[in-house]
Amino acid sequence: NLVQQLPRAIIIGVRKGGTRALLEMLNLHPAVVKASQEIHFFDNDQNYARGIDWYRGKMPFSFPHQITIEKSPAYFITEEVPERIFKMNSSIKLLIIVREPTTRAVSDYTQVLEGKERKNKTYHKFEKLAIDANTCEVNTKYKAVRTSIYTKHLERWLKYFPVEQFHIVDGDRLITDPLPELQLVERFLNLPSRISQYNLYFNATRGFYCLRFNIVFNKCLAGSKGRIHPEVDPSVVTKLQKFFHPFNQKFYQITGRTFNWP
Ligand SMILES: Nc1ncnc2c1ncn2[C@@H]1O[C@H](COP(=O)(O)OS(=O)(=O)O)[C@@H](OP(=O)(O)O)[C@H]1O
Repeated sequence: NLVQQLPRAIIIGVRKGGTRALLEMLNLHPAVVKASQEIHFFDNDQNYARGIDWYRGKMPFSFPHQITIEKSPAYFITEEVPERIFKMNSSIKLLIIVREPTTRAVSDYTQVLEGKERKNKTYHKFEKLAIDANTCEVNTKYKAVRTSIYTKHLERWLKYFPVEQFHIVDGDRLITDPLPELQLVERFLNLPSRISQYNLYFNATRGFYCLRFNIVFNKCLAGSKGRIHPEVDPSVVTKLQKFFHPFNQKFYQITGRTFNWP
């Protein structure tokens, strides 16, 4: 009686928030199965046109009592996605993992930079992209900046889903102390608490927590997770932090979850 089930929860973002770590860690729970790949069903028009049965066909086999989770961080920032997910399941649970917005922007930049370097291409410095040369203000057209304005994106989602259907995960704490964050998600998903300290061990070489499923099987995330960020001009960091501040306040207010971001 193994079946392919549509997800009952989706990690909709945020890109570089720790979406992979969150999915893999939730998969430690015996009642959670994960779609291994990012499916990009709701953000990619071509995939969306293939229909819901195509989407279901991408899901892993599971027992009826288990819940399927997928993660595609592009969902959070893509215009059409909230309506499309609503049409599939208006009571679906939505997980958003966030990090301090400036750190997230630099992480996003670092990923793109690495892609350019792999192709032997040069790329602008972060400072050049993040600050408008004419006005010396934050460049709100730069995607890595826009993605970090969490409240703007969330407000689009709230046209379809009530705030209770979202759970915000602290991506910075998932790095340093994952268990409490995972326990909050278990509760949000109405799952019994099953993930324990045994399942998570700090790997000093890796500099991150890794996963222990059982006595024989353990794993760390891929090397592409946890890149070294370039150093950013402190005045640019401050400018960005000041820029994000009011948006962060709004985000805390809407979600009821406060972070001590600058
Ligand atoms: N346990 C563990 N191991 C490795 N990495 C971890 C872990 N927990 C969280 N993270 C952080 O996850 C960041 C990548 O986020 P995402 O998986 O959302 O990136 S992506 O959008 O899917 O590309 C990645 O960001 P960077 O450090 O900036 O590379 C990690 O810091």
